[in-house]
Amino acid sequence: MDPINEQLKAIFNAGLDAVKTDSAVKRWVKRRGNTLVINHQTYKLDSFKRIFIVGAGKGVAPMAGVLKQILGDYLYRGMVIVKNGHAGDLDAVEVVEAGHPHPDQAGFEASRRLAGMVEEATADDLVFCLITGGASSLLTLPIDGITLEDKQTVTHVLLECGADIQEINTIRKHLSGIKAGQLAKKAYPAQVITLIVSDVIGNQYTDIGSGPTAPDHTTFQSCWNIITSYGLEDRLPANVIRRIEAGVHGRIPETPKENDPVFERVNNMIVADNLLALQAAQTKAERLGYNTLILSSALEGESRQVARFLAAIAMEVRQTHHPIAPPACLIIGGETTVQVKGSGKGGRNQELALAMALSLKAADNIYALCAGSDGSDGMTDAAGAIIDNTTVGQARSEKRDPWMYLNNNDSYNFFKPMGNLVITGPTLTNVMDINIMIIP
Ligand SMILES: Nc1ncnc2c1ncn2[C@@H]1O[C@H](COP(=O)(O)OP(=O)(O)O)[C@@H](O)[C@H]1O
Ligand SMILES: O=C(O)[C@@H](CO)OP(=O)(O)O
Ligand SMILES: [Mg+2]
Repeated sequence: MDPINEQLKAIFNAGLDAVKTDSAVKRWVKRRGNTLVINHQTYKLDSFKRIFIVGAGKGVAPMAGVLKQILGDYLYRGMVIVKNGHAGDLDAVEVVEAGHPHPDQAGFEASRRLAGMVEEATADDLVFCLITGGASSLLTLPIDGITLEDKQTVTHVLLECGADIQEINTIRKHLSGIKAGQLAKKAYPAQVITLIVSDVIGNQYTDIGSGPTAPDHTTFQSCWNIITSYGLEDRLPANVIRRIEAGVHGRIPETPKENDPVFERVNNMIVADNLLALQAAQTKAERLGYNTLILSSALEGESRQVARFLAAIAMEVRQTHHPIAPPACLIIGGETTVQVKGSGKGGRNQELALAMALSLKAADNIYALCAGSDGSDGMTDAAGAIIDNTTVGQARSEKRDPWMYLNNNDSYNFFKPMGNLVITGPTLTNVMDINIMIIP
């Protein structure tokens, strides 16, 4: 493997190491004797009758493990829901595996039990809530009139239509009995401390995992606007359309908003995010001798359009040494989207890498790695892919047309035979995607 590809992977892994969810909890939750110090606030452990740990998301098992160690015998009970294959072995905190990105029966049953545990909490209790990306699918508690099948259809349609995560979650929040601050409602009036690993641009509590303990800024009207803007009126189940229309006409109560009393004793905080990963990646790149720039942690847009923009920046560095001179490393984080029209296999990062390879000129001597920090890009076992300015030429010499793969959303099968996939396995963290370009 080209040594620069090894450097790309080392820079990516340095970013991942900085956002390990267990280290995030260790950074934010300090125990001093029988007092916890969290985000400059102190909590006397003996002032609570019972302490619970609940949560959901791809990376919450390691968070629960660290919190359990910190709390020791003060922990009363716990239950977290993680994506299949993302569990840890924790006694005293039950770890249940469930479906992601598509909700399933296991998640439904676990969410019902988790909700029941939280409803037990009283004003004398403390509930820790651990949230990372993936929680929207894993915490699934359809609200009256909506079935699990309805939610499965909604998820499938929304994921494929090109809607971004805020739009997807706006609708999922309004079909749920636990999202959008409703877990806080179930816990009220207990003290709630929510530790969040952000995988959404803007780090808004309500966007991450559909904000189970955060006030919801979206409304039924926002849902209807999204449905019409993507032309989904005939693709979503009748139950869903009926509920949204009833909500728009005020016949159904809205989700809990800012100033709702249920949030009086809730303390939400972001303990790791994309920028933290990018900063660690930058340090690694600088140590490898590159002039390094972080261009953004808020990249969004359709993967193939974003790819052309990123390729253009890399080519500018190559040709005119702007915005930085080679040997250069550019680092960009965020979350692109893909409107899936083909029947192929892939993910937004693999699609971005393929589209970027097609935008590079053969003489450019530019390398790039595009990968998801959670280790799973789309419904594939790859986190992403690595490319350079020879990737397209190599495929064509093997009589494989890159455009055919791109137009069929089949980026995984384009890269697999070339050995260009980035395989990490579940990373147990999730701070969106990381793109690294090296211009030697
Ligand atoms: N064949 C494909 N090619 C490119 N992108 C795809 C393909 N299939 C699904 N996707 C994209 O992958 C997204 C889900 O990927 P995933 O990595 O599970 O998201 P997340 O990590 O944010 O939970 C979908 O929103 C969809 O846009
Ligand atoms: O659970 C969710 O709502 C989203 C965003 O946090 O995570 P993911 O995109 O990984 O499903
Ligand atoms: Mg992913």
